[in-house]
Amino acid sequence: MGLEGYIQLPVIDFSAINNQNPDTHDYDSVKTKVLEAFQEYGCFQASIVGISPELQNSVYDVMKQLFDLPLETKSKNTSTQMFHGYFGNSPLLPLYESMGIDDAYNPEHVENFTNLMWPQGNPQACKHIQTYAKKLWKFDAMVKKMLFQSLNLEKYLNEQAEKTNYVFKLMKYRVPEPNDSNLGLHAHADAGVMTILHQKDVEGLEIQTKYDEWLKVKLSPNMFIIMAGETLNVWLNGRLHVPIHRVMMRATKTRFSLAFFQLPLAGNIVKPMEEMVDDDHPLLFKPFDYGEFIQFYITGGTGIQNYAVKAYCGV
Ligand SMILES: O=C(O)CCC(=O)C(=O)O
Ligand SMILES: [Fe+2]
Repeated sequence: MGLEGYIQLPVIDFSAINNQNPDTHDYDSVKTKVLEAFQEYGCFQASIVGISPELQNSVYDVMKQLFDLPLETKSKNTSTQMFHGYFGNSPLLPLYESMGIDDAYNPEHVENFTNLMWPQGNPQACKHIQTYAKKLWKFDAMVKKMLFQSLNLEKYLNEQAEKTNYVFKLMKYRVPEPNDSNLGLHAHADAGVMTILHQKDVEGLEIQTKYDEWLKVKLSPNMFIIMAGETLNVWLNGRLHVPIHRVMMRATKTRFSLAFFQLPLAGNIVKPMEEMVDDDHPLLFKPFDYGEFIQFYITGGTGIQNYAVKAYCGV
């Protein structure tokens, strides 16, 4: 029995897996659980080997320092890609603020970011983010490999990695004032491939079930939420569930969270893999360019839809 108002997400234990030797019973059993969780819930929870409670604390301490920097400094976090740089003071999302580091698995990118935020240097902050992002990146690759193997799509692994990139987002939600709504982040499905999310001290993430009920995700400091995005579901021609989620600030404490997104690069065509289309699984999505989709999205095209990608390219 779950707690009232909370979603019971599948928890997958990766600790027994030896990534070097995928021919083991443990590996196969975890692989099956990953596929089932994505099909049924579109997400699951897991702890990540190498991300210790100490590392969690250090990274969240860095985040607190970061968001306390002057707006002028934070605004230096820019990106060529829409929504990847500093975002804040939006009348539509007044509680929300975020910063992003593109391809943060690359230690140099993290160093450039921390040098921009702390021109006098902050080697500790840099090291913590570098270590954390690298672990997330490796974990992301392992999960994707398992999913593709379970569907006999392993041959696409390299290709999909080349056509995508990552953004590591650090997020802050302030406590609503009496006249504010407590909506932290509007309901949406992640448009990209896959997201690894983490919330630490303050709850707020809520997931809509297939039966349209909004349920909270319980805080679990060492657990990450691994979520399918719409692009992954286009590749797999609708084989997965993609969860609609939002953030509600019901607490009286500032909330910090982290997300590691994998996204298609603009200029590449996203379309269902041919093995995923047959008589039993008719084509559900038309090919599209992710860059063009984002342009359409920000100009209001599908902005209000929960499933923005599906609204854009669904058959
Ligand atoms: O802050 C969170 O927990 C969720 C963030 C999220 O859903 C997103 O950035 O897409
Ligand atoms: Fe999201």
